[in-house]
This record gives sequence, C-alpha cells and structure tokens, in this order.
Amino acid sequence: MTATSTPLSRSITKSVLSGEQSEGVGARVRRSIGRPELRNHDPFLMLDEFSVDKNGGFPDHPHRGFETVTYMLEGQFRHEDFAGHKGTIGPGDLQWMTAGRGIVHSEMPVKSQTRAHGLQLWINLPKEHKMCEPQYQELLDGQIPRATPQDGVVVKVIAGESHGVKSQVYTRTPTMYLDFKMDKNKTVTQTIPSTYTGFLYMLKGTAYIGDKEFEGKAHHTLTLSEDGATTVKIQTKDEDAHFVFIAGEPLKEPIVQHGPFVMNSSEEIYDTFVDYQNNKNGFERARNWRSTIA
Ligand SMILES: O=C(Oc1cc(O)cc(O)c1C(=O)O)c1ccc(O)c(O)c1
Ligand SMILES: [Fe+2]
Repeated sequence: MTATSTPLSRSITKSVLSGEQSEGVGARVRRSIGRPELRNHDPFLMLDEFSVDKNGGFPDHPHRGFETVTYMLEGQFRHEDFAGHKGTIGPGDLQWMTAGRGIVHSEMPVKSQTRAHGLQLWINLPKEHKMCEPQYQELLDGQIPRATPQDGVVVKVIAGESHGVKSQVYTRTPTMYLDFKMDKNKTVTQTIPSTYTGFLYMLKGTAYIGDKEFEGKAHHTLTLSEDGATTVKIQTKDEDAHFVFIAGEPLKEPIVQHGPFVMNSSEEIYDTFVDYQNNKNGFERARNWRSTIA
C-alpha cells in the first residue's frame, strides 16, 4: 500500500477561457467565475473583467446577501447608492461593498474617459452575515499595501496576506485577493491556507503554475486543486505576466441565486422580492430613488 502525501504546490484542475459577452447596459464582460463551466466556486459567485465605454454601464439595480468587490484597471467608474454614498474610483482603486440586507446603486463610467476597465468579484456571505447592515471599504491605489518578494515581482495585497504584508480590509468571508505583476523569468511561491479554494485569472502575458508548470494565458481562469497543499508555485518564462490570485474559505451552505439576490433558500429569495417591491427590510430607501449618474 502506498501512503498518500500532500503535494508541495497546488496544481491546476481547470483552465477556462472567458470570451466577451454583454452585461448591464451596453457593457462588455469576460465572465470568469459564474460562467457555466465555473459556477459557484464557493465562496465566490462571480468574477467579471468588465469594459464599459461612455454609452454603457450598470444603472440603478439592487443587491442582497453578498459582497461586490470592484477593482479598477483603467479609466474611472462613478457610483452612487440610495443612501447617498457616492464617489469615483480610478486605476488601481478598490471598492469593497458589503450589500448585506440591501443596497440599490448605480455604477457608470466617467463620460469623458475612453473606457472603464476593471474586475468585479462577488463573494458570498455566510448565513449569519447575509442580512447585516451594508458597508463600504474603499481604498485608493496608494493605500493598498505591496509586497516585493524579489526584484521584478510586485504583489498588491487587496485582501489577506502575501510575503508578510497584510491587508486591512475586513473580510466577513475569509478571502485573499492578490494582484501579481511579474517580470519574465521569475519564480515565486504564494502561501494559501490548506482549506481555501482558489483560482488565478490571467490579465496579461503567460504564467506557469504548480510543479507541472501548467501554462496560463490572458483571459483564462485557472482553478487550484483542493488537496490541502499550502503553497502555489508561479513562474514566468519569456514574457511578463499580470494576474489576480483569489482564494477563500468555502462556506458549504446552500446557494439560491436569483440575479442580484443570493440567499440560502427559495423562501428567502421570495421574501427578498417582496422586500424589494415593498421597500422594506433594508430596501426602505429605494422608494422613489433614482441615481443622478445613470
Ligand atoms: O450586472 C451584473 O453584475 C455586474 C457585473 C459587472 O461586471 C459589473 C457590475 O458593476 C455588476 C453589478 O453591479 O451588478 C449582474 C451579474 C449577474 C446577474 O445575475 C445579474 O443580475 C447582474
Ligand atoms: Fe452592482
């Protein structure tokens, strides 16, 4: 009999290319998590690489039961919600929005800019937080800490920890969200808790993951093996690479999603529709509200 042992590095179990599709109003997205091949990568519900020009956007719409994390790559995105929270985020900035019991908001590009390009991640909330008060955590690019494990490798620590650098973002669902920029011919090892599920989404260039050097190219999602290994080996060869590394503790709870509402049962989804239609239980301020930016 052979003893099974935990491998050194996580490996890649799936590689899925995200083509462009329409979302919102006139927006183009490359859907990573949430597409048919990558549904509910617990605790993650959706990851979009969005690209919106001045004619498009995500006008007034609700959310309940999860968090939306908007990370800008290029251009500027304005947002406004039914409680009067408003602002603009630009390249490298982050908005971590806990929708909790209810948010109605609008997210639109700044008209004078060519396009707003970024990532929107949806993280599910555990049952005990689904009806929490909404909260925003907003960080400008310069406020997000960086780890530099070696020359030519920069890791922006949006959530969690990398090479001794910790993010101050409060995560109700334990999450790590890292933005890696690696020059060519580099090797780096990222630690990951043994119980986390995770994936990489490639933005630019090519990276080679794990001991078997699985090749990941732009706009591909690479899911990590769930084998208890606590490191991920990442290499570049003849080109630079830019990707995000996202991982989290699976909630292992029932997921019932209806568009922008994500709860634990059909009854809770039904109640959410009733609350939204009747402006109650968190949606009070939706009555007669219209954003000024949509
Ligand atoms: O529009 C939906 O989600 C979004 C996707 C993005 O790329 C950017 C965004 O700002 C949003 C958003 O604000 O909601 C969406 C996705 C899935 C779904 O079932 C919906 O009902 C809406
Ligand atoms: Fe939204």
